[in-house]
Amino acid sequence: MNSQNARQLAFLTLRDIHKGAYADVALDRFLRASNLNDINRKFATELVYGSVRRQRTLDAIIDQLGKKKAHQQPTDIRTILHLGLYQLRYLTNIPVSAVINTTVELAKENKFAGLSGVVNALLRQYDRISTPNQDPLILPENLVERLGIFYSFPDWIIELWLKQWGEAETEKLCDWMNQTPAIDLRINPLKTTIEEVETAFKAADILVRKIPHLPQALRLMGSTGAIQKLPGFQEGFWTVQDSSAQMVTHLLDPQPGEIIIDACAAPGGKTTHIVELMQDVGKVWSCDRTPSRLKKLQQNAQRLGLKSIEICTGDSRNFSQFTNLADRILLDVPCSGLGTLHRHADARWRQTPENVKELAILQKELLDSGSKYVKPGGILVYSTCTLHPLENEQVIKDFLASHPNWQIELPAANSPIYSFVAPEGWIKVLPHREQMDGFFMVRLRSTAEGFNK
Ligand SMILES: C[S@@+](CC[C@H](N)C(=O)[O-])C[C@H]1O[C@@H](n2cnc3c(N)ncnc32)[C@H](O)[C@@H]1O
Repeated sequence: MNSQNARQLAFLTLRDIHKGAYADVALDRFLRASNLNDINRKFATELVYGSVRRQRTLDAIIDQLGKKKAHQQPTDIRTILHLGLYQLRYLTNIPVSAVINTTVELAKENKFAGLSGVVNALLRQYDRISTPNQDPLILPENLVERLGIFYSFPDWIIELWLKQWGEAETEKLCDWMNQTPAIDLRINPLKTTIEEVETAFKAADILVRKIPHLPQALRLMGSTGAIQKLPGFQEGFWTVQDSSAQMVTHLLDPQPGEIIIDACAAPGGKTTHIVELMQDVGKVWSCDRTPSRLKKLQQNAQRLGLKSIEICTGDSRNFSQFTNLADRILLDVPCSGLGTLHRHADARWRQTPENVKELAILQKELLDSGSKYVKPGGILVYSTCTLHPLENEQVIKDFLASHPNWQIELPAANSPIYSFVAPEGWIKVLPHREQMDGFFMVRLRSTAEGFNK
């Protein structure tokens, strides 16, 4: 198997993605069926995720240089051009002649011999007009379009971010979302210590580093191969979870012996963290409406050796049996995921402003019903992995306006995450500032005894 097989695999995967398949699902399917070696698997992954992420930029180049605009090209030729242009523009380690020859070859192998001349001409022209000081891509004057084309994002996301943070920060955020994501681990303190895990990784020649403020977090530095083969995985010594997701459970601050509801729990990243912090003493009701994802939660809990979890399948808006039951509830609600676009190459093209509005309605309903499941005086944490104010600040403001017995509560001053709290009392993690996934989280406490009844 050589790198041309990796390009062919990338082409077939992209073809499925353009027919509607999820990028990670399609890639996983093709990689499983292939016998590519590790280097070529990595190369195919880079080609697929890179071409999907950079789609708008690559189309703009085709629009600029092609006789036909990108959307007028035959779909497969457009995909092949994406692959070639992606390598020319973003990968520095492949000679130009190799990129052009292999891309032309790809067109011929896939029965487009007649159009291989078009591929050849467009790639050569791109190379001809590229100089170290001059980007061949001509950008429009309009700021939103300019950033959208240069960083390859839809205009509505650029507009949303410009409004919140201005031009310089939006550029940094876009740039961050185009990088390959880091992998963080959360050490299971019921089975091991962070030092023991560090030592095991060092012995396996894998570089890790601690994350400031987060007592259980280690970041893998560089690529590592299959996660399941890393030291300590099978033993349940750690779980993969981004640092910002770890912050959510520290904000909830569950205590041993308590009753906790995790209302949107699957696949269990936060449920398992809650149980670890409770030293596996007490009860966590892990609810979710997607049975297949709850199965993963059970597998994770089993691997980590955790016992205090009770599964509850269904719509968390309808669990009247939970009224006034919990000491604390976590609502890690479904969201548009704009804080984790670097992890899901196609998500920026799937989400829409209309979808965000629908999600905000569901989020408000989940928050409203979830608040009824907490004992008077109890705690609620609301969190999302998005950076959309309609799903974050606005949901909380509306909730507080209509629920006068709830108010924002800061974490304790000695909490690991205290320094992240914004003046408004919530935490909004900006990836390019904190080097973590984008997240929003806030802790609320009910004040009036009996008000929930
Ligand atoms: C952000 S994910 C939760 C991630 C999880 N907390 C973790 O840390 O692994 C949101 C979850 O909400 C679930 N969900 C969506 N609508 C729901 C509803 N009405 N009731 C219960 N669960 C719901 C989805 O199935 C999805 O698993």
